[in-house]
Amino acid sequence: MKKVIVIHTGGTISMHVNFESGAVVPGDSNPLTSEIDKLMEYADIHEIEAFNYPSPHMTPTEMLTLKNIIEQQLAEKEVAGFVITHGTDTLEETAYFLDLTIKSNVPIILTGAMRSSNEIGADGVYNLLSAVRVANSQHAIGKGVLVVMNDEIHTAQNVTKTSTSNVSTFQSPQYGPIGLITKTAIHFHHSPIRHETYDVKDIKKRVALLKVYAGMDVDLLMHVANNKYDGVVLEGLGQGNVPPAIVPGIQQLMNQHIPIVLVSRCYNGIAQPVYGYEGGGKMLEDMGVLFAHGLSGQKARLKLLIGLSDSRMTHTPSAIFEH
Ligand SMILES: NC(=O)C[C@H](N)C(=O)O
Repeated sequence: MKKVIVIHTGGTISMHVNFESGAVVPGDSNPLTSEIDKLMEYADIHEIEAFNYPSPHMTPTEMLTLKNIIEQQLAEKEVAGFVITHGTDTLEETAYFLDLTIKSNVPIILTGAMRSSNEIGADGVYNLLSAVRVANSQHAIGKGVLVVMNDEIHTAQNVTKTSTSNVSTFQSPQYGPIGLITKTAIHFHHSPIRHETYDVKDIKKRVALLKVYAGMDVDLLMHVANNKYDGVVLEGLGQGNVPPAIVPGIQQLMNQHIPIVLVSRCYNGIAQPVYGYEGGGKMLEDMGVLFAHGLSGQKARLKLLIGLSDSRMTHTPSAIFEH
């Protein structure tokens, strides 16, 4: 039977509800571990307890540790695929981090749960089973890092958490899932067309993400300029525009050679340099602001961080966002 390595990192999928306080909390032991026997008929499963963190506690440092664990396992033994159990709040960021940093074709699947292990309708074990089946599927090879929840398969690049509590929270706005899971089969109906990776050994850079809003002042951008950030992503308005009041801050960052990437706070469509008015995307492009081809704010931030952290140091900020 093919070997699938399940790496636990924490999240609601590994938590339980304390019925006295009503709070969902992590416990001393992972409730998933006692369920693994049920999944053994699908694959030869080996478990690694990497962390037991709620996912808001995850940082790029833990993401890098996960990348190193996966690469070490690949170097040591033959593995059909990996499943990472993860909290849903930052799951899409860990997925995209691994997608941008791991070169292997072996399936790497992230999954989680919206209801903890002892709640009615708990979705964790079911999602874990689905993820193991996808990790073991021939058709998942070479598709990059994937997210499996609620019978759907999404790419790391496009997936995002869309609901605070619904079990169908993970969606890929504008693109949709690339596959579906039924009782008997794994169906892929799309394939990602390119997979770029960077060579990252450590993460020392700092990249900020700021959401733009009507009436925004320049002081937040000045703070970024004065506090040694290595880059900024602005989640701009509409097609990619900002209020005129923050343009001097953008100019200040440009003068300090701090790259700025502009995405849209709309979750459909792609930010592009269209408008020529003060603060419009065309003016921003002429000032040197980069565009991220439809990535969300949090994904563009990770891409800039990872691109700037490439140990070969061959990527200029504009080369990182070429595609
Ligand atoms: N459903 C979840 O996993 C949410 C939880 N707060 C986490 O991300 O760890």
